[in-house]
Amino acid sequence: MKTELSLALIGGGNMANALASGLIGRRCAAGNVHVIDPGEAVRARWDALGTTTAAAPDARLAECRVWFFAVKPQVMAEVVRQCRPWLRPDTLIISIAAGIPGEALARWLGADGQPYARIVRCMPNTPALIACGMTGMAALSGVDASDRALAEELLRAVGEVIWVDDDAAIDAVTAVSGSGPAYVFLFLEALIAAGIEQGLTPEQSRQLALGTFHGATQLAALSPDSPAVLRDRVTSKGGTTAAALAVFQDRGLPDIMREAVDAAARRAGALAREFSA
Ligand SMILES: NC(=O)C1=CN([C@@H]2O[C@H](COP(=O)(O)OP(=O)(O)OC[C@H]3O[C@@H](n4cnc5c(N)ncnc54)[C@H](OP(=O)(O)O)[C@@H]3O)[C@@H](O)[C@H]2O)C=CC1
Ligand SMILES: O=C(O)[C@@H]1CCC=N1
Repeated sequence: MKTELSLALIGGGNMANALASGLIGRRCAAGNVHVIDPGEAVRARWDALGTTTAAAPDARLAECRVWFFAVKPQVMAEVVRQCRPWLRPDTLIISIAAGIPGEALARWLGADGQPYARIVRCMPNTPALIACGMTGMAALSGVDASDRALAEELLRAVGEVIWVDDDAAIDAVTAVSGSGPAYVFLFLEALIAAGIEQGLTPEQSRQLALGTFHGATQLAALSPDSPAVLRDRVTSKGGTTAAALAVFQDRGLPDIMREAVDAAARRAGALAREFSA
């Protein structure tokens, strides 16, 4: 087990917690993880895991090879600037803040008009908490092959990873897979409620809906056929599925999905304009 990597988690909330659950004890010893978070109760939870903690950026950052920024977009500029004094030439920056472009981070961390480009911007999602995350990643120009491999290895500890060529594509990743678990949960809530209306108990409906999602997504992942072909195989002519799908089509489900994903991507752009000047 390679545990010598030193990692700073800047922001110790949900997503930092998800990442740490995959890394501590496997890739980093808890004592090599430094967590910066203003919340006393949050820090107490990390202290109990054996990490070091601080309420604000401090000199321990200089000992950390990787800085993982996991604060809200609204506070990123301020927090990045507070951390900057401890940046070393080989520090690898990984940011998961929605909307904040890599270029803005490079500017905030730069010196003498020279941007700092050893930055990977990525977008994980909450299933990372159970090591079933899906992360999209984009690297700035200062990221060499070994940094790229390191960033990928860290995010792979909590699930699957894909790379996109362009930092701007992370907004689309955010709209599909970053926010995506919430779409799935909404669909699940609605399916469970509909099952209860049909006379199932809440537990029966929950089990049926969850099992169906699990089975259908596994089938879609493992099958060589497209989701459209798989859908067709469920749909007997004149049968029950056709009756349900006609309602989804009439109510414009594909348009609803397109508009929802577009709204999320536009919100990412707006966050960039609001918080990365
Ligand atoms: N939740 C999700 O599904 C996903 C979120 N993201 C991104 O991850 C980032 C973090 O989200 P999430 O983990 O959900 O948020 P959380 O609110 O759970 O975690 C953020 C943590 O940062 C702390 N914090 C606030 N100010 C500072 C500061 N100055 N220095 C250090 N820490 C600070 C917060 O404390 P306090 O609460 O006291 O303010 C909080 O504990 C966001 O940028 C979000 O866009 C990315 C992918 C998925
Ligand atoms: O809602 C948000 O802004 C964050 C980013 C992706 C998921 N949660």
